[in-house]
Amino acid sequence: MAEESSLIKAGIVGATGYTGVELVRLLLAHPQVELAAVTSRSDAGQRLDQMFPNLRGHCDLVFAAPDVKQLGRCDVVFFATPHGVAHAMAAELLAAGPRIIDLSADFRLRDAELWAQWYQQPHGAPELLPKAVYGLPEIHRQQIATAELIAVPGCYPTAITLGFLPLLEQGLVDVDHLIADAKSGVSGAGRKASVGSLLCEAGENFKAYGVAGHRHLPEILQTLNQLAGQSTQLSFVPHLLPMIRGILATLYARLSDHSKDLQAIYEQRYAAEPFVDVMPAGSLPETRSVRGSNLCRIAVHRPLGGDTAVVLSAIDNLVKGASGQAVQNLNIMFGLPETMGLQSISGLP
Ligand SMILES: NC(=O)C1=CN([C@@H]2O[C@H](COP(=O)(O)OP(=O)(O)OC[C@H]3O[C@@H](n4cnc5c(N)ncnc54)[C@H](OP(=O)(O)O)[C@@H]3O)[C@@H](O)[C@H]2O)C=CC1
Ligand SMILES: CC(=O)N[C@@H](CCC(=O)OP(=O)(O)O)C(=O)O
Repeated sequence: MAEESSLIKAGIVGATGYTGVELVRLLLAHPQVELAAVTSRSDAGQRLDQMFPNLRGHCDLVFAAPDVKQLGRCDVVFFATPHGVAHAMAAELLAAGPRIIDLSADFRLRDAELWAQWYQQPHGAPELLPKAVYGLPEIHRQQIATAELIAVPGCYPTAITLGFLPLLEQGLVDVDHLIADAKSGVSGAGRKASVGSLLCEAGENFKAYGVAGHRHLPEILQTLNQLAGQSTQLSFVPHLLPMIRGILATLYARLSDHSKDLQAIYEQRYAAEPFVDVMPAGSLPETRSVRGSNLCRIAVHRPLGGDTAVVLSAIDNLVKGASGQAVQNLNIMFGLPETMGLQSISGLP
């Protein structure tokens, strides 16, 4: 009789999107995972490697329409879908057995009313919120290990939260005037057709959006409040850059305690973190140095020794900002080395 495989069987709902196909790339290279099911409604029946030629020679899977019965045979199911989809399927799927890692915003906010306000539709599964763990390993590693349902943080929230974290944990800044000026590549908007993502709209152009209030704001504040142990105020302005991958967040905070060595504080806080690189004093993190890698590279500055801390935080939105962070969560949940399958180095130039 054939031996039952000890590999973790993984399924992906929404594997034709940018985060979905990035998950496929990462999971195919993961030594402890067998990719068992990939879904797409519009491309059901098509082979993955016909649609994504980078997968030729690595994968002979075929997209199927999402089916709880088939996905229920997996050990873990990733949702790489627009918000609302995991709400609709999660309860039935959890009852069938798999653990869930949701890349969408469905379970990120603890407050269902707040979610409904920002996402302009009722929360579809408030009864599951007590089970959901916000999957930022640098804060919630212990809870992730035993979680059934992970809400993978958004891309901007990952870059911004990791950047502010040491300052807030140590109570070093005025929490009423935090500023996050963040820039993202166009893949952040997903693969679906939209005018704003066309080359002629996004190329050779640079603009802010969501200034009146972006849906990542309540998510970021939820974690900043937790870190600070009090209510915080943040001005957050996202921008669209004419590049494909990457986020650079420039963060400003007014120091309330001027006596501390910020470089030493950042280095100590992240010394044991495999995916946060605190760069030497004076460094300028750049998106190309994290492209395709799961790293968040951070540099902390104090211009002219003044009373403002300026933190630069760079990630790849599709890796540490989504699919890589999802795999980091999987590793923690299944007791694997946290860096397994995630050690690729960005290519330069
Ligand atoms: N792009 C990024 O940088 C980041 C994205 N995210 C989040 O991750 C999620 C996926 O994003 P992204 O990959 O960019 O999205 P895309 O628009 O590129 O892909 C969405 C995928 O979901 C599938 N899908 C859409 N509607 C449904 C449905 N009702 N039921 C089942 N499957 C559906 C689509 O396939 P089909 O329609 O054929 O079924 C497609 O495979 C989103 O919630 C996004 O906000 C989070 C962090 C970063
Ligand atoms: C450039 C761009 O359009 N970025 C997207 C962020 C995508 C994302 O991460 O969405 P969720 O975290 O909510 O899932 C945006 O601003 O809406």
